[in-house]
Amino acid sequence: MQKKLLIIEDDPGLQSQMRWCFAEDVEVILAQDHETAIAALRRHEPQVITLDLGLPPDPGGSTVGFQLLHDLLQLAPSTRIIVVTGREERENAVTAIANGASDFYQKPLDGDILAFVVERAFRLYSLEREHEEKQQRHSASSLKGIVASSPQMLEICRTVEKIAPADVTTLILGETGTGKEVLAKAIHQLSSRAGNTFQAINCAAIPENLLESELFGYEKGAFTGASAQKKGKVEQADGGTLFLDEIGDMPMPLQAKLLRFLQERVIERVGGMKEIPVDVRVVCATHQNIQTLISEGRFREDLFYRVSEITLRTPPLRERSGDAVVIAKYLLEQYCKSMDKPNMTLSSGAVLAIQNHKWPGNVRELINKIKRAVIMADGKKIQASDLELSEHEAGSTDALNLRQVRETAEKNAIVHALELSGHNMAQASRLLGVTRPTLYNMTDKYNIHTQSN
Ligand SMILES: Nc1ncnc2c1ncn2[C@@H]1O[C@H](COP(=O)(O)OP(=O)(O)OP(=O)(O)O)[C@@H](O)[C@H]1O
Repeated sequence: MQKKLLIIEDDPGLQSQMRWCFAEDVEVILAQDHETAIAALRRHEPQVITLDLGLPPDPGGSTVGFQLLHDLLQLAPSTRIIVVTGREERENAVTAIANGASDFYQKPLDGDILAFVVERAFRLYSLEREHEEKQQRHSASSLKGIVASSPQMLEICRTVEKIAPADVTTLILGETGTGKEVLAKAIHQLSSRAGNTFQAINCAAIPENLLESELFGYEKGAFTGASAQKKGKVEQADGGTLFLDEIGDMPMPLQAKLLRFLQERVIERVGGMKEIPVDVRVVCATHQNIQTLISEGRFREDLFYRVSEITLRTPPLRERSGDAVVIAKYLLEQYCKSMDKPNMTLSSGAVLAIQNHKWPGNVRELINKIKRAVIMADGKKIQASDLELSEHEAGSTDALNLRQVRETAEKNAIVHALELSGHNMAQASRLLGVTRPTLYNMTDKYNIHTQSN
């Protein structure tokens, strides 16, 4: 990584003295006031900045310097900022550190010491990045079958780790393909039942008249064709975990039977007379809105409270920041191995397309696309077209229009800057690098609420 140092100093003499203090591998960029400093930060993204607090129009004071310190950190919080103060400004140095500066240096200039302080800042910067990367790698989910780096999913994984050892009935809600079944399996694997069986049944996939016997089993002669006794899924799961997928599709009469089982922990096979005790942990899932089903009279409220001792909500892939790309890379590695096509990577266009796509089919859709791409790609680099995605897909079908894309981006940036600055127009305009009148024009144009309108 090219080391970049931004020197913010309004005294031209000091500026030129400072620029020659550093080793050859450091690219030095100069700025002399608030505006040029923000512009240089945006353009060069330096890792380290030296900031003279006395800047125009207040070269004798420190107000502009402190404001700039604040704005720089808002824009680039991980940048290491060394505040340069006069000999008598010890208090300013302390305040600057309290406000986020990472170090300070007192004038008069001593080239060797300044070079040392700056070098140390570069070293700390890279150590911090290394640490962050490691953290990210470590924070990736440790649950089997779940790849995740988003805070939302990592939180769910932590909850799963907590609830797995307790025998609570769990309801997992979420769109199709978001990983509800993988989470149910993880709950089972982390529980004391892991050595026993995990049985899954999809209530939506089995015809209504067969579901009862599938779940609870039947005795010989219970109905035409019942030539021998058969255990149902509940009994098969004895000692282990029963996963009831799409529980929202369970017919009402069966819901009553399931409720009875959950309350009394005994079943009766179809055509059977005796009660059979069964020890299972039940995990349920549905992609449907249970509250709506309850209000429409299609799901029993008492059963809902029974099955939802703990409720987990798996967010759709489009709402999990960064997960789609992380999972895509993981899947790519898997399919490269299994299809014997080593070392394939995603092009930057493909990454962009994955980030921008809405993923209505969630992880299952992603799996299909990556599988296809590994088969279809001509070279080692997978392009957006191999995934049947468009790089330009910006989440909405009409976002190909450049003006619209620009306007949306402008609008988002303005709203963000206003939020960051607590709706202070002067500060927001500085963050955005525009004048205050321009910002007023833009908030009018986009109908953005400010404190004054
Ligand atoms: N975080 C993840 N990392 C890796 N693979 C995942 C992840 N989440 C889901 N998958 C995979 O995606 C596929 C769909 O997951 P799963 O069947 O658990 O979803 P679901 O929510 O139960 O779907 P449905 O509602 O359609 O039954 C599976 O092949 C699963 O292994």
